[in-house]
Amino acid sequence: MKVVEQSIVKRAKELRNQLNQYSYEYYVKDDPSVEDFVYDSLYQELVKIENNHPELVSEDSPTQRVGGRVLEGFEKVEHDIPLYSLNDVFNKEDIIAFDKRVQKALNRQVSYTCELKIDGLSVSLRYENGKLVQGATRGDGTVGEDITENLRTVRSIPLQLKNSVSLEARGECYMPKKSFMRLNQHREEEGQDVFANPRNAAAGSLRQLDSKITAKRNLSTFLYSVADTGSLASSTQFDALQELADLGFQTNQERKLCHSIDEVWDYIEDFQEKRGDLSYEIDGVVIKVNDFDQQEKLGYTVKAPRWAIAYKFPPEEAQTTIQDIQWTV
Ligand SMILES: NC(=O)c1cc2c(=O)c3cc(F)ccc3oc2nc1N
Repeated sequence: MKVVEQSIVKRAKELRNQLNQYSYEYYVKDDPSVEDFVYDSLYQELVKIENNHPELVSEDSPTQRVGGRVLEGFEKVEHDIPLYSLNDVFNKEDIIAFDKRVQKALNRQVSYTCELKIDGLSVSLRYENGKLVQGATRGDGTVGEDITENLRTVRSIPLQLKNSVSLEARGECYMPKKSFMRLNQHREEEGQDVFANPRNAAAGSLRQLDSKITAKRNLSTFLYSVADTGSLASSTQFDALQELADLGFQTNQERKLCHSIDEVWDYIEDFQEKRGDLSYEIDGVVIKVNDFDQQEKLGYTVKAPRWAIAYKFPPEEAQTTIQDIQWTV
């Protein structure tokens, strides 16, 4: 290459890395180190270089998040390892029964990782040598839809991991409450139907055939596991969440390692109180046996893991309505 191009190649790489770092700080760590105008001017500089030198465009460039084409439909994706669903419970007795079953099967006490149950859409993200190659919906757990173009527009999903591992991460894609309110306000002003809740809004946004629409919906993610735990160094769920964060994924910070079912119940009661203050919707708590070897011993039923349970909160709206009725009596 001519000397002048070498300096342009170098500048394009610098800009890509700098912009991806700023985007990571803003969307994943929620802790930006520069003002938006700094990001925007560097972004415009990169767009100009890439327009003049298309051969310098790389897939992990922030300019490649929003694709140009509109799809005819979504391809089907076969999940090599199924995305199971969780068994739901609704009271403390069932949590205690779950703990007793686990202790009986393993013949010992176990620790649990508790995570907030994000009320979004399950997605799977496949990376090869650290590069995002495919994003898919859960579908029926075995066959989902390829929504790679749409998931690439979700700023908190890394296009390139912090090291070049190959794995399939799984998590929840959701719409923050504020974005949901703004979107419905906008739709109301436009005389369009409004979405019933952030989960439906996220689902509708990920089902767009034109990823330019998805890109405007301000979706986010919390990743919580990998298809094959052997693809991580960690041997427990709690450490795996930190390992996913170190790779560049957004993980939910409210997780807690609990050493007894009483601690689990305290966590549940704590977040039943706090759920209204969170910037995203949750519909419960997921309780997981922490140790991966113990998870493997417990295994799965046809539809769900024996080593995890979802405690579901009573629906917020219904509760408010019931209180109203009590008041009117
Ligand atoms: N919505 C959620 O925030 C959430 C959902 C799941 C699952 O659906 C799930 C399903 C499995 F078969 C196993 C583990 C899981 O862990 C999970 N962890 C979470 N935090």
